[in-house]
Amino acid sequence: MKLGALTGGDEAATVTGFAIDHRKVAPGTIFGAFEGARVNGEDYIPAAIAAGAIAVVARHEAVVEGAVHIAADNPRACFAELAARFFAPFPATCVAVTGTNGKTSTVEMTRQLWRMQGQSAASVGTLGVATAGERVTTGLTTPDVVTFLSNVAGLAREGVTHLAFEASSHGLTQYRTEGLHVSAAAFTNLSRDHLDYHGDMAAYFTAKLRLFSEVLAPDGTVVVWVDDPHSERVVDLARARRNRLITVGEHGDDLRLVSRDPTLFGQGLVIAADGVEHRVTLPLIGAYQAANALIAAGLVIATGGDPATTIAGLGRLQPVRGRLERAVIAPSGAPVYVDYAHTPDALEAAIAALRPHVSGRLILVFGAGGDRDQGKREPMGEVAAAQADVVIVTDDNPRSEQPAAIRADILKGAPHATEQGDRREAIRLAISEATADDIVLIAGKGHEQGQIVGDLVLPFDDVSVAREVAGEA
Ligand SMILES: CC(=O)N[C@H]1[C@@H](OP(=O)(O)OP(=O)(O)OC[C@H]2O[C@@H](n3ccc(=O)[nH]c3=O)[C@H](O)[C@@H]2O)O[C@H](CO)[C@@H](O)[C@@H]1O[C@H](C)C(=O)N[C@@H](C)C(=O)N[C@H](CCC(=O)O)C(=O)O
Ligand SMILES: Nc1ncnc2c1ncn2[C@@H]1O[C@H](COP(=O)(O)OP(=O)(O)OP(=O)(O)O)[C@@H](O)[C@H]1O
Ligand SMILES: N[C@H](CCC[C@H](N)C(=O)O)C(=O)O
Ligand SMILES: [Mg+2]
Repeated sequence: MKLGALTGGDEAATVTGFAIDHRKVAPGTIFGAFEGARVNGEDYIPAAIAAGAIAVVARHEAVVEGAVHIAADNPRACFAELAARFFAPFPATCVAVTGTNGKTSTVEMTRQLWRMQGQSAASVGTLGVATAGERVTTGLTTPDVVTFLSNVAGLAREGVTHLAFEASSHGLTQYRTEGLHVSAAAFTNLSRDHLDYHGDMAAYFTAKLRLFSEVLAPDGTVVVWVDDPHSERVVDLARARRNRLITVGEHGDDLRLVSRDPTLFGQGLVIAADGVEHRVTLPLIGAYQAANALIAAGLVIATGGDPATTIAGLGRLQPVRGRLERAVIAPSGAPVYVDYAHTPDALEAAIAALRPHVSGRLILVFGAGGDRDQGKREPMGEVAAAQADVVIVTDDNPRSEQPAAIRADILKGAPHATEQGDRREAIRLAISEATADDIVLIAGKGHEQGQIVGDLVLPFDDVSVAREVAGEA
């Protein structure tokens, strides 16, 4: 592609790629120079040009010598649009999910439901870039814009026609997922998380609302879990933009959750759609997974799925890695679950999911990540203390923070909890404490395969450790 084709000018230079990190620039690259949280990408413009960048997307005020300056008021948005034109085509049907919790579960379920209906489907999110056959992690929930667009274009070349991706608030703020035609966008819920980055809940919510106000196609459909207190603003926005609206939940108009009855390994759902009550057994436990399943069904219906077929498909959903995943049954007979809950609301949802299944004590092992929202730690401790029977506070991913300091923050909310910084020992303690009537819940890391301590990523997988420890008991 010639540079002129992207800028509308007559530059004959051939564009070979896009980069937002100067260290990834090669001859022919278009470099995006963005003001970031840590450094200003504009400081690397000379280095990018020295490495062969033929154009730089940057603010009007930036100094660009020796390459075409594509000046823009919003360099991140401009860069994404140009990159999208370079990487196109993309899958014909793309949908996005945002919300504090439920994004991964919902995109995975959407992918599975599409696959049941014969579609070639993929998902992009915390669990990586996933198709039916393979999964490649990117390290982020919403990868950087070049990784995202190039991967999505690659999926289209492989024949993928349906994509569901997680639009994290960081990703939306940093314009990582622009340039696609998004046919439907879903809102799961909003509660406390990432305030270290957004500052306050209003800014956090505003970041998420951008999915519905700017990223979703004007003729797109909005799918909303209306039982969340914040959903009203999303509904109002959809109405103002005259988007098609699919509301789901106990107060949903289009997919109304009439009843939910926990069974041993799942739950019986009655869902009213188009005046018909559909019965289906969801093979996943927890109200939160019923919520995500309805949102996923809403997205599939929004993109042409038959309602009855889609609802019936919920009965064949496979568990989502690290989301109430049953890791092992301890020798004592106590089941051990691993969940990704790392916010107060998620912890509450995970405990509530297991409560109907435990006749004895719910034994909880959890921590909180370093270099993330510190204000959520004490509330997480409070939820644990109030809703679990035995609480063991341990390390999650301390990153650059002192592990003991993170635990101390949590313990302010759970003063009677047991403190064991070594995550393996904490899991061992929980499993050795559990008897046949108890349930062990290990929360916060879910599917993660490593524990980030400083700059190191130590191999650690909650499910594997639980199995090893149970085997040693
Ligand atoms: C806080 C945050 O979101 N940071 C992300 C962001 O960095 P930034 O824009 O602030 O960039 P910066 O590090 O200040 O650098 C500014 C610019 O200079 C460029 N640069 C920088 C250094 C250099 O030598 N050369 C160079 O060109 C950078 O590429 C960047 O474009 O853009 C980078 C490139 O896309 C991301 O790698 C980085 O993710 C960091 C590693 C991260 O940990 N992000 C987490 C918090 C995150 O994004 N999490 C969300 C939410 C997960 C959830 O929902 O729970 C996710 O989507 O994963
Ligand atoms: N609909 C929901 N309502 C409340 N809590 C939920 C919901 N869905 C998931 N959770 C909780 O949040 C945890 C994370 O779920 P999931 O990974 O699907 O969310 P996510 O939005 O992708 O998270 P992240 O932002 O970290 O990527 C789950 O393990 C569960 O504890
Ligand atoms: N992927 C998300 C959640 C990480 C969850 C928890 N394990 C932590 O480290 O905080 C993030 O990077 O914010
Ligand atoms: Mg996720």
